[in-house]
Amino acid sequence: MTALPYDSAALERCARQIASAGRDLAALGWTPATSSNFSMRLDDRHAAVTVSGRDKGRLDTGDVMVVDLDGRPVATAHRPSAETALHTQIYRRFPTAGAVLHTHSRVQSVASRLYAGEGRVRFEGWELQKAIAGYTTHESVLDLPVFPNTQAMDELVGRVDAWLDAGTPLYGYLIDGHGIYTWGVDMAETRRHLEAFEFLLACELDLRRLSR
Ligand SMILES: CSCCC(=O)C(=O)COP(=O)(O)O
Ligand SMILES: [Zn+2]
Repeated sequence: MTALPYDSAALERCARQIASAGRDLAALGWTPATSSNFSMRLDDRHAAVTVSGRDKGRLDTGDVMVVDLDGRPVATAHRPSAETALHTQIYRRFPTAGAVLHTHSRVQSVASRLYAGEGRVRFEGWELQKAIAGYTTHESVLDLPVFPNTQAMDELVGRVDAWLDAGTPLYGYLIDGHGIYTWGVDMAETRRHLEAFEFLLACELDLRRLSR
């Protein structure tokens, strides 16, 4: 029997955290109809990612598999998330990233449509901007870009690369008519970022509604 190229105990620990996040996010209604995908970094060369098409609110550890950082399955016949390339890109581009969460809440989906024309949602003056790592005051500008949706993952990867190559800060992004991606050093920070973006987007949508 050949040895696995990753630590199977680490995979088990990550899979438990991913399943737990999935239960909580599904309970909030942010992962409808098998949508959404989650991952955690295993080591310098591998990530644990959800198997494609699974109900993200009922994940078991067997619903999480290993890919290399080019998105290729490792030691499994399972098919990884259709959006794996967006996860592995984050691990390649951000060496400190330890987890990536992608969800499809109504707030995220509606906001992505509303702000697609502007190409970003700009948050200014909200205390909750401080929930994003590195933000210490509400007197800051936090941009969440909105990229066009496509089934071609390499196009999306290219847009994210272009944004990063321009030197613009990036803590998450929306995909038009689709959902949000965000990440952090570990699952706890990533969940905090996701909750913060959800709250900030909901506030911006409320303001739009109320100021008509
Ligand atoms: C039914 S949702 C369509 C695909 C999607 O956007 C998603 O987040 C889930 O895809 P996966 O392959 O990761 O299950
Ligand atoms: Zn999706």
